[in-house]
Amino acid sequence: MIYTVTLNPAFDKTIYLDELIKGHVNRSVKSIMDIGGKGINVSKVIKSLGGESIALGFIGDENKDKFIKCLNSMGIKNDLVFVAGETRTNIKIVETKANIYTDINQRGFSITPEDLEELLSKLRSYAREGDIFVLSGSLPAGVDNDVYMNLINILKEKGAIIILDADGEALKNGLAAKPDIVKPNINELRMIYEFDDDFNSIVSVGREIIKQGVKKVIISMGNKGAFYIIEDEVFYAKPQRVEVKSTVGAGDSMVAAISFGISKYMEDKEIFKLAVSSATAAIIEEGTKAPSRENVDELMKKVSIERWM
Ligand SMILES: Nc1ncnc2c1ncn2[C@@H]1O[C@H](COP(=O)(O)OP(=O)(O)OP(=O)(O)O)[C@@H](O)[C@H]1O
Ligand SMILES: O=P(O)(O)OC[C@@]1(O)O[C@H](CO)[C@@H](O)[C@@H]1O
Repeated sequence: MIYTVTLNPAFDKTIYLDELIKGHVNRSVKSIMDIGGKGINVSKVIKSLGGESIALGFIGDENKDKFIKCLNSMGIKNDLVFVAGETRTNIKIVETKANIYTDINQRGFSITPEDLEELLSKLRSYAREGDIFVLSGSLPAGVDNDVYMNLINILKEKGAIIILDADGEALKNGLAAKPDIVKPNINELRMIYEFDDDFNSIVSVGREIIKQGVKKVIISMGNKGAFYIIEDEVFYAKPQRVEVKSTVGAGDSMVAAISFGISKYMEDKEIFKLAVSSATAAIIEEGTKAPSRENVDELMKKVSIERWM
């Protein structure tokens, strides 16, 4: 089974306007509301791809009904820990004239030690050898930034496969526990490592992470494509040209495809193709919508993957 763990879920409000003028009243052209947060998005995309997952993590007591109703209507199994307060609403601004995408993410609710213990005991009881756990997103208040390290240690003891998608100290500490797979974007990588802008320097950082004991590293680079780095092979995917409607959740779609591909015992190159096609299919959807399987399959026919080394 694939489990996604979202410690800080969100409602995503995507606001489309021609241009954002700071310090003025701006009128939106339209706005869209989706349920999100990185792990929740991963569950949404796994469902679109034809897979199953169980969404774990926290959810704010005050507005949980709407959130869980959406998950249920999408057919996504969930077992979230209810915590005091509201699940945050993150604002995504799309300026359509210049194709500028701006995120304003809130901090979110606060977690008590009891909340965390409740989540840990769920993880302990679910995890079985060979299960895939996706740990992703920012940390809510009240959670130490070594939380992913602790979760990885618990899950590894159970023999689970762990995919980590985090940033800052949470990623740095998480890496120390050697998850099986990590998917940093270029900015997340820069928070931890110093490197030049050229592709070889980026690949060197990925290889350094592999040397530290991580099995697969996917570095996503937005409109510059992505690298898939494993022990003795590196693949590069060119970005696919599409009409971009929202880039939010592109990385989550990659993570979803990777976990789905592993659960179906797909070959690495095929997994990477699916990951890039899923990400591209996500950016042609408005808001934080999961890509359709039909679009993913169409893009799979055209995706260009080359061996980098
Ligand atoms: N503008 C774009 N044009 C073409 N492909 C894109 C574009 N933006 C993203 N992609 C595809 O999506 C992949 C993931 O994008 P990105 O690196 O922005 O992920 P991310 O920052 O983790 O996203 P998020 O945190 O919103 O989920 C890229 O590697 C690329 O394949
Ligand atoms: O604040 P975090 O947890 O880093 O990111 C949260 C978030 O930006 O990630 C998803 C896209 O990847 C969105 O659905 C959500 O709003």
